[in-house]
Amino acid sequence: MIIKYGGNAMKSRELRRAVAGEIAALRGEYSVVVVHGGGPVIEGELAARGLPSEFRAGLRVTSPAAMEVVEMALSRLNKQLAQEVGGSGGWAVGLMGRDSALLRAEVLDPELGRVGRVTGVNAALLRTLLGAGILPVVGCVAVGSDGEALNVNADTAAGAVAGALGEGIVFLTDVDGVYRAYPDPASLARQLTRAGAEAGIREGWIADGMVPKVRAALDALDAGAPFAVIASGMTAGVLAAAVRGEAGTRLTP
Ligand SMILES: Nc1ncnc2c1ncn2[C@@H]1O[C@H](COP(=O)(O)OP(=O)(O)O)[C@@H](O)[C@H]1O
Ligand SMILES: CC(=O)N[C@@H](CCC(=O)OP(=O)(O)O)C(=O)O
Repeated sequence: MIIKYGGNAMKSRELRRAVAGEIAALRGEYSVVVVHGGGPVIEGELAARGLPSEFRAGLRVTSPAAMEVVEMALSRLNKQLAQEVGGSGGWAVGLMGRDSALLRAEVLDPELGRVGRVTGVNAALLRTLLGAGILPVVGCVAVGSDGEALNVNADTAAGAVAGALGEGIVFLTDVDGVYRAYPDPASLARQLTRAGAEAGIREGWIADGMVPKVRAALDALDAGAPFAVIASGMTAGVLAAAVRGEAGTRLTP
């Protein structure tokens, strides 16, 4: 299964340790691939250099200068996460899109700068690593046709990896799932159909960062992923519960 691990669910070292422990616990039962973002880390590094952060429809407008910072920040985080998830045995390897053309992309919209739309995933590389008992940790910077880096929303990257491998996916975030009346946790949708999700986006009760997450989940299902769940990375035991259908919002076709 694919676990998408985002910035909001990795804000503290304690939270990261807890999630790493849960991922490690699943390894006996599942082949696991982690795909990560790191929005807050990118934000901090851009601000430290006086570079602006602007989002359009949930995507960061990425100038060439910002792209350098994004790649640097996510590459460092990638190594840290691989070390944490691999534990003392070290059975995880951190990879970015440039490694063996793991994530290929093309420019999504010139107005957004170096933002990528995924065009290919090196699924064979991931299968080889999994076959050797190694857990791949994938950062969401892709390689463009010009050989240069492109910034891909981490939800989109994770959905593409799930689709390419035909595996289920859990998106870990900082809310329990999709709320019908955000931020009221009592309004959590246990299941959401494509029609329901599209209505939510149209009507505006699914907004901001939840939009690319829901779209990535639906795209993964379209590409053959057996399940897609959005759940909280802040709840103990969430991964096992999400797979059993006992936590989060499950997207259905
Ligand atoms: N209907 C909704 N239900 C839950 N969260 C929502 C909803 N609409 C918008 N959101 C926002 O989406 C956020 C999760 O997306 P995002 O911040 O991109 O997470 P991550 O960094 O984990 O990828 C929530 O914290 C919340 O602010
Ligand atoms: C194009 C685009 O928006 N890329 C994202 C990549 C990181 C990401 O998605 O991180 P989270 O999962 O923590 O949100 C960004 O620059 O913030």
